[in-house]
Amino acid sequence: MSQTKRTSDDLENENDDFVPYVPIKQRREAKVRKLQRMRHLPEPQVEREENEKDEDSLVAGPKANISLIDQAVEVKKQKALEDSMKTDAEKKLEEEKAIMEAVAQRKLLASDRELAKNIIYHDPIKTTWRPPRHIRERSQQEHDEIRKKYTILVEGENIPPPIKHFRDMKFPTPILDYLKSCGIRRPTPIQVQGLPVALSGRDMIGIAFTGSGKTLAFSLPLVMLALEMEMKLPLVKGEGPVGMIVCPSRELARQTFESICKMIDFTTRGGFPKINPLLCIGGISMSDQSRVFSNGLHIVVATPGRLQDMLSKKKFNLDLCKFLCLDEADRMIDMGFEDDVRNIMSYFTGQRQTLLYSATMPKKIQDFARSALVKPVIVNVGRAGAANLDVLQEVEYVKQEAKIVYLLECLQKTPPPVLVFAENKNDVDDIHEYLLLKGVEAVAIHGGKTQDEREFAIRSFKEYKKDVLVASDVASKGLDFPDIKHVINYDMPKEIENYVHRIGRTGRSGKTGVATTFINMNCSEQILLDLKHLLREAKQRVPPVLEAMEDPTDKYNLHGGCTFCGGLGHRIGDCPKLDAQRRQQVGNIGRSGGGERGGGEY
Ligand SMILES: Nc1ncnc2c1ncn2[C@@H]1O[C@H](COP(=O)(O)OP(=O)(O)OP(=O)(O)O)[C@@H](O)[C@H]1O
Repeated sequence: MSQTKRTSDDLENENDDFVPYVPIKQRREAKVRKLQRMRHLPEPQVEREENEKDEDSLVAGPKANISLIDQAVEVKKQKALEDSMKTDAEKKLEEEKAIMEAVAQRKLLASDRELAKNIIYHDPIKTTWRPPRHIRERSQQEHDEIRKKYTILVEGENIPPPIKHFRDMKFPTPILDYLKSCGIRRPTPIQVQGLPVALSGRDMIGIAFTGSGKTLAFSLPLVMLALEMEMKLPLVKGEGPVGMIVCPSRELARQTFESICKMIDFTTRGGFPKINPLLCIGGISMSDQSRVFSNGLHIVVATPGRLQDMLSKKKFNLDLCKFLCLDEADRMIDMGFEDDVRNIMSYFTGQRQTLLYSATMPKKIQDFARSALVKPVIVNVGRAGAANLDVLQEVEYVKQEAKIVYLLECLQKTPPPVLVFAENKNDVDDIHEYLLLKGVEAVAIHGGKTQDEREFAIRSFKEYKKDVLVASDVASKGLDFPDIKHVINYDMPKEIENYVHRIGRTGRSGKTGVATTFINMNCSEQILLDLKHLLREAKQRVPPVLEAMEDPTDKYNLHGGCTFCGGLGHRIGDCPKLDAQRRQQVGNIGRSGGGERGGGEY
């Protein structure tokens, strides 16, 4: 019993002294809390618990008790609500942005060598040319007023001033004589701004309507550069060129080459050193072309295929080359010469001045091409892709079977020379044959003809020995037939840009011309809508058949047309050109890649 009592006392005593066991972690925390209290700091325990609570709630999420399917339905509802608050135009713009992003080129128009070595040029090339003092002293506002007067739009940093007279551009007398001999007295708007930009060594994108004198705007600065380099230190055999012009077709290259040769004749006769140019195009023998190499070579005018060939065979190199102009740059890229151009750029060993010129230049190409340029200046005269206002555009509804007979009647509208365009080679041949049968002095040109036939047709037409030239689009881009009175579109081209280039063969250098276009049920609705808008823009008569067409773009009330091709009658989502390009890409899948290109020199 006593044993029991003692034991309970003991237990009582033990209970008095009882200190419950607190694990070391909690004891440490209690001590920290006490210290915090003494220092009046917030208690960490509480904070931690709250954090734990936060983390718990994060893991589970506020909608942890809602199924994923319900959540998805909720998100969709929310989006539908947001969409319903947007206007149709906003929705369309968003859609178009997405399409544009999808088609945006990932690749850059820069040489592989520069990309591989990560060579980036930050400053434009320096030249010795400066505008005369009285022009340098003009205020920015005065420059802007001149631009406004000539409807010149510019973009870029430190843009050289526009200059209204050739004499202020510091050209030597033989060049001024050359200009006079061509009846050229005052610069056209693209020359007013484009020449100072190019002479200053700046990279540029030049956009101006057909027949506005773009060729002179890039070939004069190149001849000046060649003269300057030759005068500083004459080139010897194996050296050169100092500059190149690349064109999408042989005919265009030949035309540019011939006008440069004329300029050089004047400078050589005027006592300046001899400049050697080379025409580097397919269809003429390489050995003929090689004769120029016995001296230094100054200027090359080329088509991409033959140029690449000559570069790869080391016929000449680009070690001294400081100037590259891509004429009809957008056409070149459209036609599948993009890789060729990039490859050509790889042969440059130093910085070059790069100029891109065209009458049509969709935004996509501008953005893409900018990667090849250093602080470029963009010079734009009128809307890119707009028609030349000196052309009277007539559009007539002619049934398919009546076209060939009506063509004969149409030829009576103006005196010769007349240019007739048709989309495909067979039609060109048929029209040509029909006109010959009817006693019309006609020649024909298309991509299926031999080089000799093509050259004969162009020469005899240019020399007024033939009255009518029947052509596929071969002749529509860039070719300068001096005095075309009338362009007849036997059919409407599939892309509005081609229409602009075709009718641009008349109404050149300030003269007026007529364009007649046959349309009928065979034309796509899109192209007719593009045509309708183009006619409206150029303040031309819109025929009732086009006027009556319902216009889907009216619905959105958006301006500016297609961001891909520049057509005014449709949006990018309905772009026939983009559609054709996609179909071509799909068609190319699985084909051999070896040396194949989308276009070819046409
Ligand atoms: N300042 C000028 N004054 C008068 N005529 C000019 C002037 N500049 C060029 N020309 C003439 O205008 C014609 C058209 O010029 P050019 O071929 O350079 O046009 P373009 O803008 O290149 O046209 P396209 O887009 O069709 O290639 C040529 O015959 C050329 O000699």
